[in-house]
Amino acid sequence: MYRIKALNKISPAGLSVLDQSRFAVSTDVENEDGILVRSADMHEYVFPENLRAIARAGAGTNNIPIDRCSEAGIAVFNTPGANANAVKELVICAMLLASRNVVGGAAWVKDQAAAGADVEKVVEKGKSQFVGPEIQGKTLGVVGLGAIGVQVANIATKLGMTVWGYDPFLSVDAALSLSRMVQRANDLETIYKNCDYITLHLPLNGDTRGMIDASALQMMKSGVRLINLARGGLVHDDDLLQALESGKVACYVTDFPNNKILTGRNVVAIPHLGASTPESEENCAVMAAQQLRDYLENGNIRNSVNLPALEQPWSGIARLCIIHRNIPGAIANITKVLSDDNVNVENMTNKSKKDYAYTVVDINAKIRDDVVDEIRALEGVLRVRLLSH
Ligand SMILES: NC(=O)C1=CN([C@@H]2O[C@H](COP(=O)(O)OP(=O)(O)OC[C@H]3O[C@@H](n4cnc5c(N)ncnc54)[C@H](O)[C@@H]3O)[C@@H](O)[C@H]2O)C=CC1
Ligand SMILES: O=C(O)C(=O)COP(=O)(O)O
Repeated sequence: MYRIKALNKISPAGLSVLDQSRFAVSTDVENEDGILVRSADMHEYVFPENLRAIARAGAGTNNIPIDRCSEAGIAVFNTPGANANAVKELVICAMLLASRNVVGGAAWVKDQAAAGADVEKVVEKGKSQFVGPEIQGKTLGVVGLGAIGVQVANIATKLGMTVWGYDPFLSVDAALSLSRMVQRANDLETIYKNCDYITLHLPLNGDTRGMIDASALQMMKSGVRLINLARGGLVHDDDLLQALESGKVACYVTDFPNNKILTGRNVVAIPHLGASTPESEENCAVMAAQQLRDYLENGNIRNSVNLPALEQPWSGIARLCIIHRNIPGAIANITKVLSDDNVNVENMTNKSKKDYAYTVVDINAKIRDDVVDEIRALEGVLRVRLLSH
């Protein structure tokens, strides 16, 4: 029985992937084998000895200490694209909110009623203060052309916008999905200087933290509308507050508000609702649970952010799953231990990703615990699991 801890509310459709006869899922299980998580901050999380995998039902993994997981031999998964449509739809909404002052206008109407005014009469007089431009004919800059950015860029062309996209690591899949109407920018400067609307769709990491700072803002068009449904940390709050105050930024729509940025003028704050649709919550939960199940039961890896993809059909009675450093001699050392003990390898696959590698070895005989321990003790080996079929 595998013990799975859910650190956030996970859609029941995902939990049903984990058959109750083989998986015990709860919020308070101890020494869990696997974790299902959404945005809970795991940076201070103490890993129990048994923990083998963390599945993030969503895209961003900046809430998970990836390096610490890799060193502990814990696989981290996410669900690429599973919530992209939900975010795309909210970005369209955000562009309109950034333009038409619906938020300010709606609050004003309620205030009028609360103050005893005849709302039907006052709206026609008062509405002129909420005038805002149309998005058709304007220029949109999309920073990050991944699962979400591509969808946003494509639909914006259909709304009559001129669209620039920037992504220095554009994947082949993303390039193939991108509309030909989207112009590729070779640098951020092109986006900043040309766009009336800028929307961020890239991960928060050491390279991107605080990228929207005074120098970036200074390059932007006066009156630019900025949309951030990616992560709050991409923006330098103090610099943005100044740009909002001066009017350089006409509106900032963010899915990641904090107390400081809320003090700014023309900030529209959404409580991290990008992926909060039943469809997206279900997609992400099902995908995360399937990946977690396949890893725990079969050692297969799909959509891991720290380990290589590897899927091997079973061809023996037992399977060794070895996470190790990507160093010369690692595979030879493993096969030597096995051959010294007369263990015949039925099938073996090795894949690497940056500093880490993963080797799956199928064998057709029982293997002694001390042989498994010998592999565990090899240089660079971080985790060994023995699965049986
Ligand atoms: N508000 C919400 O609820 C949600 C927010 N997100 C956020 O949106 C981000 C993007 O999500 P997806 O599109 O699904 O991820 P993705 O991984 O498919 O796309 C991210 C893209 O950013 C690009 N990129 C990386 N560094 C870059 C840089 N320095 N400059 C420009 N592009 C860069 C990558 O090459 C990739 O194409 C996530 O990392 C997450 O932080 C994602 C889903 C929901
Ligand atoms: O997938 C992401 O990166 C998100 O930000 C969605 O977060 P959530 O699962 O809604 O807490």
